[in-house]
Amino acid sequence: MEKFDTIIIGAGPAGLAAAHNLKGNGQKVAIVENNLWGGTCPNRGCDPKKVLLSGVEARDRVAQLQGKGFDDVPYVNWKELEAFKETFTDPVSAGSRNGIVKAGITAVDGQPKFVSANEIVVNGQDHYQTDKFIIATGQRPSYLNIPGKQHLLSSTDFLSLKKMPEDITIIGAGYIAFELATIANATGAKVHIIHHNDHPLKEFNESYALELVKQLEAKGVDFNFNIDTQAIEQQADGQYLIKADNFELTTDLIIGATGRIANADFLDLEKAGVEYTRHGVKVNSKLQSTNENIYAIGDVVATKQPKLTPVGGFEANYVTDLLTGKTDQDLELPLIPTVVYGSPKLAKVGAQEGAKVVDQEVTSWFTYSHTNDPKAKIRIVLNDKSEITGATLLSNNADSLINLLTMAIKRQMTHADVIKEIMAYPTAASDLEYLF
Ligand SMILES: Cc1cc2nc3c(=O)[nH]c(=O)nc-3n(C[C@H](O)[C@H](O)[C@H](O)COP(=O)(O)OP(=O)(O)OC[C@H]3O[C@@H](n4cnc5c(N)ncnc54)[C@H](O)[C@@H]3O)c2cc1C
Ligand SMILES: NC(=O)c1ccc[n+]([C@@H]2O[C@H](COP(=O)([O-])OP(=O)(O)OC[C@H]3O[C@@H](n4cnc5c(N)ncnc54)[C@H](O)[C@@H]3O)[C@@H](O)[C@H]2O)c1
Repeated sequence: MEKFDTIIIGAGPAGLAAAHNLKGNGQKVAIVENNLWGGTCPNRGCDPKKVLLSGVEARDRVAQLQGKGFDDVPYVNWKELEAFKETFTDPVSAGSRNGIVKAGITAVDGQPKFVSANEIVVNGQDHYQTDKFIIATGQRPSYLNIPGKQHLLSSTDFLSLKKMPEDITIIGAGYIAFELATIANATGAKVHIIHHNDHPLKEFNESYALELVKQLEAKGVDFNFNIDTQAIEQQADGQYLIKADNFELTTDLIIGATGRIANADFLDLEKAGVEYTRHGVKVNSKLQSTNENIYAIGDVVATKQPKLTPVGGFEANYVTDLLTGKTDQDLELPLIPTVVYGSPKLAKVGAQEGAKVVDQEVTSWFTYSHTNDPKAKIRIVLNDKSEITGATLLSNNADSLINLLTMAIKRQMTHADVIKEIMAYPTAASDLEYLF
């Protein structure tokens, strides 16, 4: 039976980063994957979504300039856009696996199960031993447990739709719901969002989240709040009937976007003394599970940190440093900026309240008015020393500006420090001096 220094389970961004790092530090490493190598982000998450959104952004940009140099709103050819997306996704799995093999890491395909705290069996036949394990198996969509749940499709299905239906309903109002609604709306589909309460995007400042709702409503998205979906029925014509108290909606296709569940089951983790829930593997401040030789990183970790690709990568680097003796400190995550890729985009970082809050609509500023953007808002939080400690942005360029503000917060910059800098003009960054 082959023995390794570390075995990693799950070859997504977190697991792959850990494997390459540990190999680079001279370890004998194996990594096991039971599906597509590369994981969620490049195969069925961030990257394919961003390619589809690039089409939306191009269309929106022109749509905003109707009568200002452009006459027609371009039609999004879904089939071609999907084919373009596939040029990115198709090579991912083989490319990621080849990268692993080329690096001299053992690539194992199949379903692993723990036999003991230092041994797994893959596909019930091949046994592998190690001193340390890293669990990096991510999450999968969780479906509402209601009659007719078999009719629910997931974000993965949406990103590979061969044909965009005329009428599509998304249940949930988190990141995935807003992003998929934005894409479907731009293709001309009628989009409905059904949400069980009236707090969409609950991690964000409420007025900014509701402003994004308003902007999408203006583009034709139909929001239905305080609707607790109770059943889905397929009708004779193939359409679906969504039922709730005093509510019915007929639609062509339904996407469930009500959250994700950790891939911690199916591993027989009990045999290794590793505790987990549907939120993930329980870890301490060093990402050790209830078995100190078994670590967990990325989306599968049961902590409150946002489940994002750069977070998984950061944790992979941290655990590598722990396992190679470069640190013995607890994990300290840096500031984590997040973006909802809607139209416009909603972004946030850091503190949401503080000694002073500057909250300003900036739609009429040159940066936003020269592209005729429908709405742009900036909310900056400052502490009692006037240092920037947090921000929420709603605009078409919120994804770029949030990274700049993240750097400013990290460097404890005050407003005075920001205006001392020379920024390229005219840009969203050069505008910052007008804010205070
Ligand atoms: C639609 C969508 C859009 C997203 N957009 C963004 C975005 O814009 N920005 C961002 O930062 N994040 C985004 N995310 C989140 C991002 O994809 C995840 O945070 C990231 O992929 C997590 O990396 P990971 O390695 O922890 O897990 P994953 O990428 O999920 O990888 C886990 C791997 O483990 C494998 N696996 C699972 N179970 C087993 C098992 N039993 N045995 C062996 N292997 C197993 C899986 O097949 C997978 O390959 C998005 C997610 C989705 C679903
Ligand atoms: N741009 C990004 O960075 C990005 C994009 C997509 C996904 N992600 C990651 O993936 C994670 C999962 O995304 P998600 O959108 O599935 O989860 P989420 O937790 O962001 O949203 C789930 C939503 O479903 C709602 N919900 C729960 N039960 C419901 C019910 N019975 N009826 C109606 N609504 C219900 C919740 O209130 C919530 O609004 C995110 O939290 C994020 O970490 C990130």
